[in-house]
Amino acid sequence: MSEPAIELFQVSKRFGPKVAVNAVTLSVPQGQVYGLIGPNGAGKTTTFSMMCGYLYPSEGTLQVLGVNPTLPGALKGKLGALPQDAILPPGWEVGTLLGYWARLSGLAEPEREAREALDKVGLAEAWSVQTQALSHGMAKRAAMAQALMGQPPLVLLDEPTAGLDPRIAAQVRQVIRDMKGRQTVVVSSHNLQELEELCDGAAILDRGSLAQAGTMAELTSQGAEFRVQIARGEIIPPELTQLPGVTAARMESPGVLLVRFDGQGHRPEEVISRTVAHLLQTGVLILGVTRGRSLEDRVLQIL
Ligand SMILES: Nc1ncnc2c1ncn2[C@@H]1O[C@H](COP(=O)(O)OP(=O)(O)OP(=O)(O)O)[C@@H](O)[C@H]1O
Repeated sequence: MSEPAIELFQVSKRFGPKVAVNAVTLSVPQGQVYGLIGPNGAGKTTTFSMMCGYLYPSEGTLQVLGVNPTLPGALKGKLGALPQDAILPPGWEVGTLLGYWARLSGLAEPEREAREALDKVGLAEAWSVQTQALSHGMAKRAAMAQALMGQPPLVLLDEPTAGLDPRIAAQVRQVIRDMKGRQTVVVSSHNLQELEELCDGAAILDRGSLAQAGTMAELTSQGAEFRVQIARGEIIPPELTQLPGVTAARMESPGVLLVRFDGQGHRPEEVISRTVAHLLQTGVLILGVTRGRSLEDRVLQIL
């Protein structure tokens, strides 16, 4: 297996007496889209800032693309970052500013990079617009374009879709999806549905500490449980637990049957099909089947 793109080992960050990040250990595999989740003040932005090399950890070690990110120039040309509430300097035309930044990053064709990145975020028409004349959503996309230029191996995006209208947010999600496999992307967002859809794995932070980290399938228990929406009919849970692989079955709420299974020894599709077949045979009518639980349910359960 290749070396992780990012590794944190027992990383803490204190601001005076305030512990913003507390002994966090996590690893972001290369080529994945990885989510940072947590309520306000959980430590996401502080963790991001340490990954970018903007902040020194108070304790612990942090490796980004195999180097210490706080060393001068360590990640030059290898990291694209969209900080939270990125502010563009006033008095610049967008295209000129991006071209300038591309040159600073040492990119070979700054203007082409700037145009391509603006196009990706749906802002090609803003090339000659003054930065101070951009709306909040447009400024955010221009800042994101800066993070995309040169297709760096690592892209860190702090709340990339916050404040964007639904069509543009969908376009930004597509840009992130397109990077999967070729670049490593770390995304923080409060939109858990968005993260569930986009991310291969995620870390859930709570008051600075790591509450849970894992693949999206692990976090949503895709390989260990499913729910059946029941329209009509009598459910007899002890009959279901006789089926191969089923370890527990109960009505979670009226009309929702929760089935847990041994995902190590049995394939989900076989357990689900057997259960559904049994229910149909016993006259139960079914409205739908969903694997696992939503990321939102998981996060609400943890926090
Ligand atoms: N420069 C600082 N000085 C003092 N405290 C800070 C500083 N930066 C962050 N904190 C504190 O550290 C904690 C974590 O903040 P952080 O911005 O990392 O959280 P977050 O998860 O990004 O929150 P949000 O979702 O609101 O953006 C908060 O309690 C915050 O007040």
